[in-house]
Amino acid sequence: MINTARGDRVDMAPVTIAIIGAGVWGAALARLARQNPQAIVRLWSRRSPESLAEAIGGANFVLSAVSMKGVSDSITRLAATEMPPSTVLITATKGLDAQSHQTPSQMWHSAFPQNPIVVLSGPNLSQEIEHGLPAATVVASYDQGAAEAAQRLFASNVLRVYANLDPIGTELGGTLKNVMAIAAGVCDGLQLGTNAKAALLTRALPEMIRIGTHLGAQAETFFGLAGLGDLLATCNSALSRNYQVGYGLAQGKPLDRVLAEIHSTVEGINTVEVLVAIAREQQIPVPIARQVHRLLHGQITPQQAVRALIDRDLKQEFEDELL
Ligand SMILES: NC(=O)c1ccc[n+]([C@@H]2O[C@H](COP(=O)([O-])OP(=O)(O)OC[C@H]3O[C@@H](n4cnc5c(N)ncnc54)[C@H](OP(=O)(O)O)[C@@H]3O)[C@@H](O)[C@H]2O)c1
Ligand SMILES: O=P(O)(O)OC[C@H](O)CO
Repeated sequence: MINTARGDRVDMAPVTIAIIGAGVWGAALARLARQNPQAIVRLWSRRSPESLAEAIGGANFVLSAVSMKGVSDSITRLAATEMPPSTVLITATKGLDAQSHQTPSQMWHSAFPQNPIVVLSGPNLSQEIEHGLPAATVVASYDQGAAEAAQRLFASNVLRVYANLDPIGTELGGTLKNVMAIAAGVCDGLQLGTNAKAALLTRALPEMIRIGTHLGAQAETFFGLAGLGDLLATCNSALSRNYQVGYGLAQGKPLDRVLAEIHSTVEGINTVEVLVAIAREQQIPVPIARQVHRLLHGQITPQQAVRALIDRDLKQEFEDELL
C-alpha cells in the first residue's frame, strides 16, 4: 500500500511529466498534476512553439490526452524522438481505433513495447476537475510499479487515485460508456423518467461487459470506478458531450447541428461504429449500442429506438450474462 496522504510528498523525488494534447482533458490533467509540489508539468500540443523532443526531454512520464483520432499521429511523432524505454507512458484517451479495433494502450504498447504503459480513466468530467471539485480515478497497468508511480504523481487532496492491474478493462469502461451516455441523453431528452433511466443504465453494464471481456478485460473492472463509476457520471451529467448528443437528437435536432453546437470531441460517435462491428462479427448481443448506431445513422427516430428496445424478445434477466 502506498501512503498518499495529503502533503506526504517528502519521500517522493521530483518528477517531470509531459502531457501531449492541450485539449480540455489535457489541461485538466495538467492542473491535477500541478497539485503535486514535486511534479514539473509540461503541457504540449502540436501547435506549441517548442518541439515534442524538447517537451519530453528528461520526462519520467509522458501522458497522452489526445482524442482517438490523434493517437496514431502522436505515436508517430513520439517515435521520432529519442524517448528512453524507462519513460512511463500514460494514456487517458477513451476510444477505439476505427481500423484495428485496438484500444489506445494496445497501440502505444505496439509502438513502444519496452516502455511501461499505464491507463488513466474514471468518472472525470473535466469541467468539474477545472472547478477544483473532488474526484476519484484509476491508474491501471500490467506493471504494478508504473501504476503506483502514476498513483503517487496524481494523488492529491482533490483526487483519490486507485491502482489496478487491468488496463484493458479500465480503458474499455471509459470508452464503452460513451455509447451508453448517448442513449442516456436520449432517455432524458425524451423525459422518459427515472424508471426508464435505471433500466437503461442497468442493462448497459452487461452490454459493456460482454464486449469488454471479449476484448480481454476482466469483468470485475466494470463494477469499479472506470466502469460503473464512469457510466453513472457520464450518463447523468449534462456536462458530458456524449450525453449532449443524445439529448440534442431527442429534441429533434439533426446530428450535424448537435455536433456543431458542441464543437468538441465526442468519442462515442466513432466508438459505436467499432463496438457494433465487433458485436456483428462475434455475434455478441448489444441491443442498446445497436439502437444508438441506427439513431446516429438516421435510420430510426429516438422514439423508435426506445420502442425497439422494449419490444425485444422476452428473456431471462441473466441468461446470457458472462458473470
Ligand atoms: N473532457 C473530459 O471530461 C474527458 C475526461 C476523461 C477523458 N477524456 C478523453 O480525453 C480525450 C481528449 O478529450 P478532450 O476532452 O481533451 O477533447 P478536446 O478538448 O477536443 O481535445 C482534443 C485533443 O486531441 C488533440 N488532437 C486531435 N487530433 C490530433 C492529432 N492528429 N495530432 C495530435 N493531437 C491531436 C487536440 O490537439 P489540438 O488542440 O492541436 O487540435 C486536442 O489536444 C478523449 O479521448 C476523451 O474521451 C475526456
Ligand atoms: O464529455 P464526455 O462525454 O466525453 O465525457 C467525459 C468523461 O469521459 C467523463 O468521465
